[in-house]
Amino acid sequence: MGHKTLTFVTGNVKKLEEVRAILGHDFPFEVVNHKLDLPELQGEIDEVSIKKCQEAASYLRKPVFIEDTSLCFNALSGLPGPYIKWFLDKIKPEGLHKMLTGWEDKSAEAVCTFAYCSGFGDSSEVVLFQGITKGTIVSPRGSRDFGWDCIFQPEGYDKTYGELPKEEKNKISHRYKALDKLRNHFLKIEL
Ligand SMILES: O=P(O)(O)OP(=O)(O)OP(=O)(O)OC[C@H]1O[C@@H](n2cnc3c(O)ncnc32)[C@H](O)[C@@H]1O
Ligand SMILES: [Mg+2]
Repeated sequence: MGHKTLTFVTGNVKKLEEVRAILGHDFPFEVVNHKLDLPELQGEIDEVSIKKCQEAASYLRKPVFIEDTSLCFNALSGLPGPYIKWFLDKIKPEGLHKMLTGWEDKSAEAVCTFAYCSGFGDSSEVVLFQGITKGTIVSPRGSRDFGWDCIFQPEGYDKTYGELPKEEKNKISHRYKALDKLRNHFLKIEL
């Protein structure tokens, strides 16, 4: 027990921190990080995650998992979606909030998709584990240490992800919900 490892390919330290905190010590696999900035193709959420995983597995020539996060504005039919990273880099949280000026509907979905590839050939099958948390895009409030946390207020809360204590975010987040599915999958394999 505890010696089996799973390789998580991500260049984002905050993601890695949350993945480790959410899976916790009871998870019977050790999560080992491999830092790589992977090319991300355009497309729908599932497609982007599958390709990203296949890229990582064939580059490292071993089974790996990756994660891709989207922030989807309902008024904009799901955009920026998987392109949120580039929007955030260029226009910052303030700009993202301003994008919805002129739209009454400020609702959004945070979507986290983990993808696991057990082989590394071109045709290797990829399994997906997805979690969605609904919320509202608000003017920035709270911590700015992780992406768009300061503008996303989850449904049923009066605080943004950036204002909630980490442990609270990790109980309701898109990442928590996706990891719950991933955990069940690997616990079954373990039996
Ligand atoms: O190497 P990878 O794993 O791809 O890491 P990344 O930072 O490039 O991440 P994505 O491609 O998934 O892009 C998602 C963007 O959303 C941000 N993000 C991801 N999860 C978040 C969360 O839970 N809260 C706030 N921002 C988040 C992240 O910093 C990126 O700017
Ligand atoms: Mg990325």
